[in-house]
Amino acid sequence: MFRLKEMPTSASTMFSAYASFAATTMLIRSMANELIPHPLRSSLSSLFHHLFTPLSFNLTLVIHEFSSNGMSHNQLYDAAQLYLTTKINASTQRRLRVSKTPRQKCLTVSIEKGEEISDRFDNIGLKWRFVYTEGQDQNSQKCERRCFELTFHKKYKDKVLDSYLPYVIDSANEIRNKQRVLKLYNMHCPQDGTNIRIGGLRGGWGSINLEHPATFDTLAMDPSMKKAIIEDLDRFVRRKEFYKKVGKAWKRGYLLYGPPGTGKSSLVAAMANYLKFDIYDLELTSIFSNSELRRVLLSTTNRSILVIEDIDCSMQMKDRQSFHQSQHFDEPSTFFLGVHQPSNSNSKLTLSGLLNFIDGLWSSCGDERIIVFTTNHKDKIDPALLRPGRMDVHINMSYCSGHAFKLLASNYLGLHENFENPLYQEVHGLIETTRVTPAEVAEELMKDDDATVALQGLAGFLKRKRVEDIEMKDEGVDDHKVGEAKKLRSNTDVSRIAKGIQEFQGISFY
Ligand SMILES: Nc1ncnc2c1ncn2[C@@H]1O[C@H](COP(=O)(O)OP(=O)(O)OP(=O)(O)O)[C@@H](O)[C@H]1O
Ligand SMILES: [Mg+2]
Repeated sequence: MFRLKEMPTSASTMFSAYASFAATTMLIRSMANELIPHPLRSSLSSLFHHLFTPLSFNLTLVIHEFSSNGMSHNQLYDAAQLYLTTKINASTQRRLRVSKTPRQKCLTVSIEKGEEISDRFDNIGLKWRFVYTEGQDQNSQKCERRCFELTFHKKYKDKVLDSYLPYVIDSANEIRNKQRVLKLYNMHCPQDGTNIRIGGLRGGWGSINLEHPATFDTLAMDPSMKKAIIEDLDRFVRRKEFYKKVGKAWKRGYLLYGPPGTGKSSLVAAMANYLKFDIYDLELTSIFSNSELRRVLLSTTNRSILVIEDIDCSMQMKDRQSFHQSQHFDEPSTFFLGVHQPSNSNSKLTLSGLLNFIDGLWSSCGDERIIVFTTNHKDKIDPALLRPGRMDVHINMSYCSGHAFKLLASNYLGLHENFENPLYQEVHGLIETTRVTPAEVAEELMKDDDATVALQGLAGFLKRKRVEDIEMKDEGVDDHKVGEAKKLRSNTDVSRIAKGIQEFQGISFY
């Protein structure tokens, strides 16, 4: 018989006692796992946690991935997920999740389950924890449940709810905007798995990623004109309240005109890249009825640029006969632009009518819309469109100036704008007096990697162009306009240009 005081307290006895205790615990745990259903188990575990945790001054907000009906995404969860990627601190995190989809340009780094992230807002210390559990859905299928737990001192509850969480949402929106892949929508994009088609099959938009590299930095144009356009865009996007106050649709119209290859389409892309707006390229010739036009316009999104290129060509449509004769026509007596036409009249599409139509639609359901018309022949378009109040800004994209040449030479050949070189100076002088487009100059500069060879090629091209110009003059082509353009181009005062002859490079506000 053992007597207690004689009981040996050797290491082996302690070890065997511990082993039997551990075995019993494991047995109880696995029996509990077998016998107690998962939801009940997690409720019991949180009850124990609650009973045995000392009273805390902290409050924890739980932000689930889905709203309580389990159907729609919780906007706050998505925002937190994005926001927290900016708060990851590699030195304090133990595990991070890294991923990349084929369409993403960069790696996405996010936190792993159980990881915590600390944040500070107005001197409030906050702790985020990513919680990830496995459970069962209504059909007893295994499912993952994810949520964020946000813990902070109870006394800051109102501040967190009223200021911090809205700040998280705003920050996430900003990040999303920066990462946004812009889209180019048009009516001819193929409809496949990678493209989105909205607005129905007929008259629907297909989209591809907008990967046009043009930016205001790469655009060769008068610097003061460029500055004026950027300032106009900035003013437009920050004037939400102004448009509301005056009761106008929050939209701005630009008319870009000039010869082919002067950068009209590049300017539209630069505007889209600058504002992070999608582009909708609308071809009027593919629209066959009033209702189709309405549907197509209604399926464009806010923060977008609607472009109608070569309006002088689209306007050949204005002479088209009533479309009700077409079998596609779905409104036999109601034609374009919301104007009811008797079925025997000619239905004429005018751009100012189209603008009215768009104004009407966007006043009720459009925000931050830009509409751009481009044309090579301003003189051929409906004078009603040129009247003040129709298009807000008229921009003349004209022939290449000396300044534009310097920018192109810097972009294409890496030459500094103060490059001291007789050939460079010669080309600069030739450009100032020759009618050549930025597209033509760019093409010549691309012909050789060697700057001297490329400049020599461009000089030769410009000399040939000048001869052509002189020949055209001899044939009676009026050179007065070219001379005026060159004179005005050397004038950097945009307002003077604006007030001057609008046919030459410049910008006018209406
Ligand atoms: N102002 C410019 N700055 C920089 N590059 C330009 C400029 N204008 C034209 N280019 C170059 O020429 C190419 C054609 O220009 P773009 O398509 O923008 O001209 P466009 O005025 O729209 O011509 P079109 O009237 O034929 O539509 C561009 O891809 C670009 O490389
Ligand atoms: Mg173009």
